[in-house]
Amino acid sequence: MVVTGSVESLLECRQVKKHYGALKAVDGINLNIAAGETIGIGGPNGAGKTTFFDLISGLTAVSAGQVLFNGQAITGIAPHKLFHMGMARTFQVTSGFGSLTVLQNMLASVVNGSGNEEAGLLLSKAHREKSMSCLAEYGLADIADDLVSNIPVLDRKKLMVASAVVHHPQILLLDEPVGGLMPAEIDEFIELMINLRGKGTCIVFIEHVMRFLTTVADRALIMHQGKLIYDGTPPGMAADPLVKSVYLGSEADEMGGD
Ligand SMILES: Nc1ncnc2c1ncn2[C@@H]1O[C@H](COP(=O)(O)OP(=O)(O)OP(=O)(O)O)[C@@H](O)[C@H]1O
Repeated sequence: MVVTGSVESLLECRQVKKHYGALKAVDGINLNIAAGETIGIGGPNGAGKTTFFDLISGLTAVSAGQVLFNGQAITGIAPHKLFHMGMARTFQVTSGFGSLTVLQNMLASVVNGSGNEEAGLLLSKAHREKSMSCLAEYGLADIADDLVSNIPVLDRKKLMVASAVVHHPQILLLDEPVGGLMPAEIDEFIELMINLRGKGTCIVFIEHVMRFLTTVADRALIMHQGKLIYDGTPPGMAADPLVKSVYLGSEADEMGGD
């Protein structure tokens, strides 16, 4: 059966579910995301946020439901193919090849993300130039020759984003981009995200740091027990009684809720 989605939606989820035995990790999510939106996803630990990202990005097979990207059903398509189709993703655990340099990491993304599926890394001058220009944009050019295992966490996180966006994805999924960062580093990341948002990239991120979520996102989604319990403005979360009771607690008062 050919499934087609709404042309207005960049990403559409229809009754998406992931069940592990009796555990309903993701339990029937319906969602439409338009091009250019910036969406922050919150919710208590174990709510199903990362599993939901895994279903969208092809890392885990759905138990039921459909995910459509640009109107095309993408359930069952491998993550690297989705990357070539314009969907990029980063992970909660800061990743990267620790034994390679910052430049070599970026080159891997530039070459492998280009859609060329032949084995091996054939590097050209253009690949290096593209890599260095992207590193410069993220303030990483000066450490291009450092081993990734030796650079600070903030720079590793920036490199993860820079590698993900080097091919200008239509949608970027970020799993806890500022987890573990200091307040000043979070500020730096906020600026980086606002800059990316300004270029029209659709950004969907999972984040527990509410200051980051409310500053960067123009739409907030809250998950609880595999379901979406809130879909609205970021400031509106603080006034939502269910969101307050299962997730925000006293933080809702600090955010200006009742
Ligand atoms: N492969 C798996 N097998 C069995 N259960 C799993 C698996 N992956 C996730 N779960 C369970 O699914 C539920 C949702 O987990 P998930 O990691 O998606 O939550 P989360 O909202 O991202 O949490 P956190 O904020 O702590 O990262 C949890 O109860 C988790 O233990």
